Amino acid sequence: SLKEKKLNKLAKEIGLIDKPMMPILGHAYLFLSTRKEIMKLFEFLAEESSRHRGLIGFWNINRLLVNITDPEATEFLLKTCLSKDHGLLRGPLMFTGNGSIFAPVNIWRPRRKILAPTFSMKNLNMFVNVFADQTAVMGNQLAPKAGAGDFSVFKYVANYTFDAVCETALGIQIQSQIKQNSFVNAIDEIFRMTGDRMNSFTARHDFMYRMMPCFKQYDKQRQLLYRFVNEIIQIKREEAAKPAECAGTLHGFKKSKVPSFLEMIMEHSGSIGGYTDLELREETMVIILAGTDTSAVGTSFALVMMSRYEEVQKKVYEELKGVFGDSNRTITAADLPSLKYLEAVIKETLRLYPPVPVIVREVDRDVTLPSGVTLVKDVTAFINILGIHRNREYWGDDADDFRPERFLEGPLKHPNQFIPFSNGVRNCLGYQYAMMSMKTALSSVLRRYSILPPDGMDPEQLKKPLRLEYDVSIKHVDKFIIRIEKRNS
Ligand code: HEM
Repeated sequence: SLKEKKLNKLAKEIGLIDKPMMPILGHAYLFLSTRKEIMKLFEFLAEESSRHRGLIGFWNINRLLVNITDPEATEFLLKTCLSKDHGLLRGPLMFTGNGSIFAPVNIWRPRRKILAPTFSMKNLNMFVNVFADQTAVMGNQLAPKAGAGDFSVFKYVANYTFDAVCETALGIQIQSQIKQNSFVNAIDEIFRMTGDRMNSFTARHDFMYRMMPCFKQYDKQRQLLYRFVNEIIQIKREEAAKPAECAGTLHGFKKSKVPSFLEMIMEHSGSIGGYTDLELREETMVIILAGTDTSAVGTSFALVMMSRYEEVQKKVYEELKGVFGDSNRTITAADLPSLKYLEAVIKETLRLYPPVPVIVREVDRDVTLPSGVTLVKDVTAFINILGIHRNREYWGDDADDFRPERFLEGPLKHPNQFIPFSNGVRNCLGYQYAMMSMKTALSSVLRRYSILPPDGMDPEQLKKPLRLEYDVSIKHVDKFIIRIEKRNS
């Protein structure tokens, strides 16, 4: 057909990855692999495309995917193509429904208009109080680990981000840092099962997945979460109608002192003829889902990097001393802009280890890139953030080195060479929220503890790139293991 001819012509023009193709599957078999192998594949795609002027093709069954590591092409595509490839995103979609993150463009557009103003600087500054309180809890939870040898820091950080995101999204204190609850377990299970599903060929289609034995467990956890959020919404609706009768608790949880996204979205969408319960649930779940694991991964990688780069940690600590002196006062929103070096450390961590390593866009009409290459309708743009972040043409020969100072040396060559939060009109709405939360968490930990690498780690090993695996976001194969010690002051 004409469509096939156009796709084949494009594949020839940009070149295909140097891996054998299988009948029917094309290159799709490469993705049906372990989490480590999939990560290696992303890294392989990154290198291959950087050697082919930033574009390289591969076949996922009958779909041509174009892997992109060129910031120019990326900028253009993030401006012109807003639809996400639903074939690749069926797993997460089954959970988020029409929530803005993966919704079709016509549903996403009005929802984004309602959600965006809730991320105002005024609201974010208010949320820093939540971050500060919740990171204080994290600091206490870490205390038994001080001087007690190697441990994985991830769960501590993930429980912090979960508590903070839930408090700001739903207005309740879940306290996952202090006690187990079924809501947290359900989120963990859904994440794990969504990751498994993305690597499985047989689970590609919803109707197949629904017939698989694991679906029962998946659906049970999903319904548990939906019910939980629905109940919170009901109570909030009743409260909005009769504010005088508000109690200090909600559904057995302590209420937050700050207004939540849920209340704000309810208000912004108009109380009469506003969002339905389903829309409210979808949008609050998107915030919880998009905000928890991503910022936990970013924060944990930053801690691992500081454990291995003693001189970087020292500079961060000096900066903290400059701002806080010897006092142990709580951090406030006004302190955050002063923490410039810490910000550079977070950015350099997100450059080398972007929590979301790849995003996709559906090319829904023929579009000509600034380079002159025309991507034809029905191609999927596979925007390889990890590859863009290591592109030597933009970052120089030390692209693979961890060097936070590069973010303090004046503007970057191209605004799209650093896009951990994506860019353009469909970028991450939570990027400032995330930066503020990560800064608060890292300053809290660093003020109380010094961070060390695993016991007996070979100094040669310290500066080696971390081993990664793909699990919806990227993770550390060696489980974010560090040691901590209490600081003297
Ligand atoms: C280090 C932490 C984070 C990273 C790396 C990250 C990254 C991303 C990326 C790559 C996207 C997809 C954008 C695209 O396809 O172009 C996204 C979307 C989104 N993120 Fe984040 N994110 C982080 C934290 C957060 C937080 C804390 C929140 C909320 C509190 C949040 C809310 C959202 C929302 C609502 C979207 C969907 C936007 C839309 O489609 O209009 N994110 N994020």
